[in-house]
Amino acid sequence: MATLMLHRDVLKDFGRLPAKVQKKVSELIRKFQEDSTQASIHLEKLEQTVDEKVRSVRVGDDWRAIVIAPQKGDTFLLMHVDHHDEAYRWCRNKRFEAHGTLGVLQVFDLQMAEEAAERSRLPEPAPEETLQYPLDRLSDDELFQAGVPRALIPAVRAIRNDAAFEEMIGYLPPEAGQVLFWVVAGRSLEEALEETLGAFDAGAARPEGPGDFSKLAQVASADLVLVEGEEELRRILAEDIEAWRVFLHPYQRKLKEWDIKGPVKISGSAGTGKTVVLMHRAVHLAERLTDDKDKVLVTTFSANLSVTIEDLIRKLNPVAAKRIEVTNLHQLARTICLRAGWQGRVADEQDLSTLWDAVFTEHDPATDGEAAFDRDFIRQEYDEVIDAMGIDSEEEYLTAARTGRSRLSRQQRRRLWIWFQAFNRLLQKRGLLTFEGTVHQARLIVERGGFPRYRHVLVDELQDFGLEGLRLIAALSWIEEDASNPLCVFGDGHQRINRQAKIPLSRAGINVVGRSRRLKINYRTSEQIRRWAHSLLSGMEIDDLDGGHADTTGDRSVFRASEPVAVKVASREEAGAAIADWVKGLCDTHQLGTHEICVAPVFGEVRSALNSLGISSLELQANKADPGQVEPGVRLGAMRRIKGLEFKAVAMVVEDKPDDRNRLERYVAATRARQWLLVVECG
Ligand SMILES: Nc1ncnc2c1ncn2[C@@H]1O[C@H](COP(=O)(O)OP(=O)(O)OP(=O)(O)O)[C@@H](O)[C@H]1O
Repeated sequence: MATLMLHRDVLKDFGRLPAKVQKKVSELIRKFQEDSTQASIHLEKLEQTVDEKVRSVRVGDDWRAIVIAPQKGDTFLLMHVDHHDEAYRWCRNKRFEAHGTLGVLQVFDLQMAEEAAERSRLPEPAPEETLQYPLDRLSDDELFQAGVPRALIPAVRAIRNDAAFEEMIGYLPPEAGQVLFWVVAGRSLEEALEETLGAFDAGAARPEGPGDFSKLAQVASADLVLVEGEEELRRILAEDIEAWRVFLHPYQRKLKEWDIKGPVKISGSAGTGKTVVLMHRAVHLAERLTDDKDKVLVTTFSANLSVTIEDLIRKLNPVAAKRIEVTNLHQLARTICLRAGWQGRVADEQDLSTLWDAVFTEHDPATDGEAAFDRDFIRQEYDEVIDAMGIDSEEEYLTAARTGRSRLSRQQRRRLWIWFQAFNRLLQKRGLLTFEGTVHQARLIVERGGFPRYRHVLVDELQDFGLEGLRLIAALSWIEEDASNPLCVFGDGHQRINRQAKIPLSRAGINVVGRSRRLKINYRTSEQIRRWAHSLLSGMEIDDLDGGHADTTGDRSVFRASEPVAVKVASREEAGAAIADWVKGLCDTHQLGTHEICVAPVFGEVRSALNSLGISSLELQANKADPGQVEPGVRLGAMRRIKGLEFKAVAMVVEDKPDDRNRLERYVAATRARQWLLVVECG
């Protein structure tokens, strides 16, 4: 029986087709599932295409579906649906081939690639020594293994410098571009393949020739999906389904299915699909649970993100979702404490200030001898050392490693302990716990066996977890027992905006040595915005969440857009006016919905300026998901609040010279933008 695989663009654009055409396309898919040889399908061979496998099917008076017929096997590919002329133009010069070693489908335009090579040819041959380019190290066979279709090898051979490589990369199949990027960066072919595709091996799924598509369904494909049965087809076509739910990059799929003993760490800059992999992996693991009592835990730092993840996992697989508990760290800790009988509550800022005032009234630091401590210093020491590290006793404090804090003698620590002890007593008396205190108590409860562990634990936003948070997730997972897939943590040191201390996983007993991977393909942000955002952090030491440095070699975005725009203004009023004009331009020219635009941080001046142009705005709320399309209005939010969200366009107002924390916040805000970024420097 013939099968038909669908290209992601067909699914993506399906909703935009006229209803009649949608119906015909659905019928076509159904007919294929019944029998591809049915006379009613009418696969017309096109004469003027460079690839003789291209066929066209009538799906309306002026509408055609482009189908690629196999030369071997009976898997057909539905690649494109368009008006007659556009559809023919789309396929005329393209070739469609299954790659011999990677097993993936590649689509490329030989003529355009050759023209690109021609355009970037050097006007005059350079001296012999400068003619060397890193790609020259690869033989033709190695270029092919790197993913370059044989027909494109001469065009790749013509690359002599980085500019020509950048020019060519847009014409190469994406996996070839990704692998070659690493070779150009100085890596061996094996390393490049490992880093980009995860030592991808199509194994038994290798096609018997470029026209054999029968194995495509067995390899991880970022572009094709085999729809099994009409029900699934209806489900996929009925919803405006997001691409990530169906299509994973081969490397993402590898990480989703990575079966390994011991904890693992997956890092990646903003927008590289960490949360997507986390959700797929959680579902994958939940689907394989054998014991009815077992559960999967997904936890994040911010409450908003956990709400979003819970919702998306339910959409991804409603059955598996029942076995997955999604919560944020704070909520998780509270639940554990409450179930263990705790009846107090978490102290808010007001409580904390009142208690400290009481402690300082009792024992005024200003009267505490010559080297009096500052009140702010005492509070900070408590927050960043005692509370953050879960220190319960003076002995522990005297020997604690206070990373990043100024030196204190043993004697000084003894004196400080008096205030800390008094503060802890007051907290206890009032039945209060600090946020970190809840996490600490929860950890102790789990370690004492007072709360059951989870078969699999997955953690997002790991960079924001403190030592006690890390210890809690370690205690909740089976990392000691040599279990399979006990703990998988995801994070990004570039986005550490909630705490400054960089705490290596190893300090909480989580050993990920040899089990760390990094995602590099950015799906959210254009290459221009990605680069601009990274330039904000230049010179800063960004960690890899386990005591090393984050390495961003090979990071790339899957698409390009316009450069970010920077403007300087003298006041907030002017900033508001500039932003309102920009928003109006985007809505008028690019038909953006106002909910697709975000401005950070929140300024009354921006709101008024938008208002005066008749544009509504909506302030984003903590612990509440963005309502999306149903509630129009330009989103307004603090830079830290928009973490975890994404918009087509973002405007940022920057005022003062930033410290390191501001720079990280700005990085987070800028990387929420997909296509348009406006930076308004004010003052
Ligand atoms: N395979 C894929 N195909 C299409 N889109 C994808 C794919 N993987 C991820 N994306 C999209 O890329 C964007 C970023 O993904 P995600 O939020 O998972 O990244 P992240 O690394 O967790 O980002 P951040 O750390 O900035 O929050 C999302 O819009 C997601 O839908």
